[in-house]
Amino acid sequence: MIRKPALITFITAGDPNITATLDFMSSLSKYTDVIELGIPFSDPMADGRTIQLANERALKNGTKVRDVFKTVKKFKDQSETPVVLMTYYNPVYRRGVENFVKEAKEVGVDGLIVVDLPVEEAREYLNICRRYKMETIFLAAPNTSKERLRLIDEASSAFVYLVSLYGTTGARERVSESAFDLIRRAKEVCNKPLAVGFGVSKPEHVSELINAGADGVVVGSALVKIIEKYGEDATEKLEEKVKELKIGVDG
Ligand SMILES: O=P(O)(O)OC[C@@H](O)[C@@H](O)c1c[nH]c2ccccc12
Repeated sequence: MIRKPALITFITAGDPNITATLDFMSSLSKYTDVIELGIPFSDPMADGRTIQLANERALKNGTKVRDVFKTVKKFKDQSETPVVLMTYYNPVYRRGVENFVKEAKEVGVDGLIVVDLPVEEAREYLNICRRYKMETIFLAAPNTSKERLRLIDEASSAFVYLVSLYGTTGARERVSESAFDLIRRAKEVCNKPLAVGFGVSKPEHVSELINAGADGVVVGSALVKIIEKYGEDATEKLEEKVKELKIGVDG
């Protein structure tokens, strides 16, 4: 799924409304290799303040899973850029795992990140994803053991998501030291491409991580902050920001 080195950009679907999301995806796709789209959720444990607020805005205006699927369909009718849905397990469970994966596939979703589904409990989910040819991405953290990294690598068909730090999502001033150590360890055991996220917000961060051996980087909160500030009118500012970040990727 990812051309290396890759820029992966995240926004929350329905923030500030679902029509704007489609516009934002189109502008992101000009400089982005993969779009990670978040399904709004009421209790986003892994998320910091910026994305928590985005979830609140999206839920407040009534964004539902069905709206997210519809938007992906519209986007994929006009673009080839891969789309990965990021969700907590609850919305998947409520719909039924098979239904969820099937519908996601039908609208053109390329891959799924189910944040709070540990690889050890993912057997049924993995079987279903394989059956529907849905790509899977699992997360590894700085304290993930090599044995577990191996399991995560095997279960991830698209890429492995390396969480750069101990903590939640959110733009930060610098890249955490733990990111570099994690890249080194993951490179020893993983065969799949490695994408690093959490706290990545500037072109310098992006190039540091790519130089350290990452195959891709994920930027979320830095973009969501732009949406927080400009609302529906964020399209141009988003485009400027991803263009800058892309320069960090390409060097
Ligand atoms: O926001 P950041 O710090 O740039 O991190 C990426 C992130 O937004 C995106 O990948 C993401 C948003 N919510 C998540 C929850 C878990 C894992 C990943 C995510």
